[in-house]
Amino acid sequence: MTAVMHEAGAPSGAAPPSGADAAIVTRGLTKRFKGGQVAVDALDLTVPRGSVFGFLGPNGSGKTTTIRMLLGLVAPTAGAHTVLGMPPVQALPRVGAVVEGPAFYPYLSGAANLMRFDAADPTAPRATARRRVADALDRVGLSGAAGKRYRNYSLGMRQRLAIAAALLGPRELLVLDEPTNGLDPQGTREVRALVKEIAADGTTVFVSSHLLAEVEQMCTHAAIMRTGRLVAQGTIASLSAGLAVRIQIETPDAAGAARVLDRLGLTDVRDEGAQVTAELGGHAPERVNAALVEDGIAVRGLAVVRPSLEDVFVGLTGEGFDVDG
Ligand SMILES: Nc1ncnc2c1ncn2[C@@H]1O[C@H](COP(=O)(O)OP(=O)(O)OP(=O)(O)O)[C@@H](O)[C@H]1O
Repeated sequence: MTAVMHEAGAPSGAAPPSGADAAIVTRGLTKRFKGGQVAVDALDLTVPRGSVFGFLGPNGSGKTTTIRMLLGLVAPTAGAHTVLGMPPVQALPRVGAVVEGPAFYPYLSGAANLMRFDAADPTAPRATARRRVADALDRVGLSGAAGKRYRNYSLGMRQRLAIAAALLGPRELLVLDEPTNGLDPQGTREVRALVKEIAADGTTVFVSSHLLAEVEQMCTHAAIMRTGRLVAQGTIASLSAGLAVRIQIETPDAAGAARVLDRLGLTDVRDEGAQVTAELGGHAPERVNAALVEDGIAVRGLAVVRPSLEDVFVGLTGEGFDVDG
């Protein structure tokens, strides 16, 4: 899949979405709240089946509102969408979601909480409840803590239990809204690893995040949102494919190094004091290093820096990726 860049103000069709091979397709999906605020503006999203799809955007960019529309929790103002190639209502039994963490009872065990949670679902077959709860606990790595009270769970375990609650039935799609928000580093690692494991089993995972690095680490694909509009979507690699790879040289002789890079024909050479950077273009980094050494430039460090999703965001919007707003 190639990256699709969206120009601000580009028209967006609201034709009924097709794409049976996609886990989610939205066309012109829009939510305008009372008072006139457009939270999601003509969103055209295609989430391939089997992907770990990072829905990335600063706080307030419309991620939660989109997820709530996808799950039928809030009605769109305009546009259409399909889930697993069918109308969302039909697909929902095959979709697990953690949007606002379920309220668990602190004094009950993880297993007892899941039994109660399952009992509240009228579509869940009673006869298989115990087995499904055991399977879900196993899937999130909580079998060993099944009998432990929820209040004694770590933050990571609590979030894994919430994900287990979303996996009590057979799911083709798992939707997670900011699953690492508020977690400690250990819990964050646990949840990121779990997302990858669930995806490895064949479930498509649609996960929102305001953390660029998290999406880069965890996801195969991403869509980037900014103030309700889609900025770009595609595989992680394709999103940054158009941006330049740079070479970064740490040296006490930045001016000398910059001269060598210029002479070699590297472009956009920047003398940043303790380091010099330039677009690598077709140059081999080892040749650049050899040329610097031949000229007597002391090279303390040399790195090839690939563009990050942050560079993609800055390149497309001209703004920094501000996680606070
Ligand atoms: N019920 C509502 N009524 C009015 N405005 C709302 C409502 N829900 C969300 N908004 C506004 O819509 C915009 C998008 O919010 P949304 O929660 O979807 O963003 P988000 O990217 O999920 O951010 P966050 O991670 O902070 O939740 C925000 O400006 C928010 O204030």
